[in-house]
Amino acid sequence: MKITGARVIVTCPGRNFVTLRIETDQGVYGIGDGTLNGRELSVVAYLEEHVIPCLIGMDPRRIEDIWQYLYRGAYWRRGPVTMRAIAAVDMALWDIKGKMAGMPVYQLLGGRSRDGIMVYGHANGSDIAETVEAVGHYIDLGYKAIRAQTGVPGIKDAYGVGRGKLYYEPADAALPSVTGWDTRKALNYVPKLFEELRKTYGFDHHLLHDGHHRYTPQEAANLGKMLEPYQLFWLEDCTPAENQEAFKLVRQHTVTPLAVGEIFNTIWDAKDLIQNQLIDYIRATVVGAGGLTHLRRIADLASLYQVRTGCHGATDLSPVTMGCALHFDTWVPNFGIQEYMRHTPETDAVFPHDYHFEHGELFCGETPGHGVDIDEKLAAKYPYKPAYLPVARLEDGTMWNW
Ligand SMILES: O=C(O)[C@@H](O)[C@@H](O)[C@H](O)[C@H](O)CO
Ligand SMILES: [Mg+2]
Repeated sequence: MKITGARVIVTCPGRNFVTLRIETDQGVYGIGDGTLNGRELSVVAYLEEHVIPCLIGMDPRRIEDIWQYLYRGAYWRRGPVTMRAIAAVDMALWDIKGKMAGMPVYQLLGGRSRDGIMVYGHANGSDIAETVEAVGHYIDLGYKAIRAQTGVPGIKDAYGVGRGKLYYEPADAALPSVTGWDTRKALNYVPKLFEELRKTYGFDHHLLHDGHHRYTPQEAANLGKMLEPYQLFWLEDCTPAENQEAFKLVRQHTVTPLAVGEIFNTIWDAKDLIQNQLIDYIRATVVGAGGLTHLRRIADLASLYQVRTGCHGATDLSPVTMGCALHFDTWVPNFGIQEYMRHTPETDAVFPHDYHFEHGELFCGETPGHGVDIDEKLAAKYPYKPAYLPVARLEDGTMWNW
C-alpha cells in the first residue's frame, strides 16, 4: 500500500483550521488536524514544504515508523509546529488504518474502557453574577462538569470571558489585541466566584478553573489554598510549566487538584511533573502532542503515577481532533475528563462527524476510522483570515502571560 498524495486544506468557518488529507493507492484517504491557533500558516508551510514530499510512496500502514521518521528525521526535535504537523499525519494514518480494518479507532487502540466520555463546558461572564448565571445555563444543558471564568473588576478584558453564551474563541484580531492583568485583583475576586457558585448550586457538579499561566508559584499556591473549601475538580495552568519544578512549591501548599499540559507537545514537557506526582491531570492533546501515537505514550506514563487524562478541547482544536480525542478517551484506562468547547454550526457543517453529546457526556461513533470528515467544497467558502491570540500586559505595561 502506498501514499500517493497529500494536501493541506485551510478553512475559516468562524476561525482558522488546518486539515491534512492523505490519499492512498487503495482509494482510501485519511484526514488529520494541524491547527495551531494564531500560527496556523507555519504548520501549513511545514507540512507542504517539509513533510508531504517525504510521505509520497511511503506505506500508510507503517504509522509508528512514519512517526519516528518525522520526529527523528527533522533533527530539530519537538516544538508546537513540528509536533502539530506530525499529529496531522498521525491522525490521518490512524483514520486510514481504521477504514482499512473496518473498525473505529478506539477498537484499534484496545477497545472500550467506558461508554460515555464526561466533558466540561466553559461558563463565563463579565462578573460573578453573570458567571453564576452562565454556570446555571450549562447545568441546564446537562453538563456534570463546568469550567468557570469571570471578568475581574479593574482588569481590561480578563482571560476567559467569551463573546457569547456557548462559543468562546480567543483569537480575535489580525494583530494581537492587548488585554490587561492584575494578579492581586484576581486573587481577591476569583475565590468569591467559587464561594458563590457552591452557595448557589451546591457540590453536585464538578467545577474547574483555568489560571492560564498567570500566577507565580507562590501566588498559585495561595489561590489553590483559597479554593480548597470549594473542592474544585482542578485548577489548570496555575503557573507557567516550563520550569516543572515550580509545581513542587504549589503542591506543598495546596490539595486543590492541578492540571497542566495543553501547550505541551511531547512527553518530555510532562515527564518530571508526572513522575514527581506534581499534577493530577495531564492536558496534552492529540493535535498538540504529535497525534495518537505519542499521546498514548504520555497517558501510559501518567497511568504509572495515577495521573489521569484531561485533554484540552477548545474551539481552536478542530472537530477532527475532537473525534480522535474521543476515540482516545474511550480507550484510555486512566481517563479523567474531556474539555468540550462546542464548535459553531458553520464549523460542524465543514467537518461532518459521528460523535454526539448527551447528558453531560460525549460519545464517539462506530464509523471505521476516527469518524470525522471534511466537506472541501464548503471549506473553500471560508478563506483563511489572519487572527491572533491576544497578549496581556500588567498595569505598568510589563508583558505578562495571556
Ligand atoms: O483551557 C482552555 O480551553 C484554554 O486554555 C484555551 O481556550 C486556550 O486559551 C486556547 O486554546 C488558546 O488558543
Ligand atoms: Mg487552559
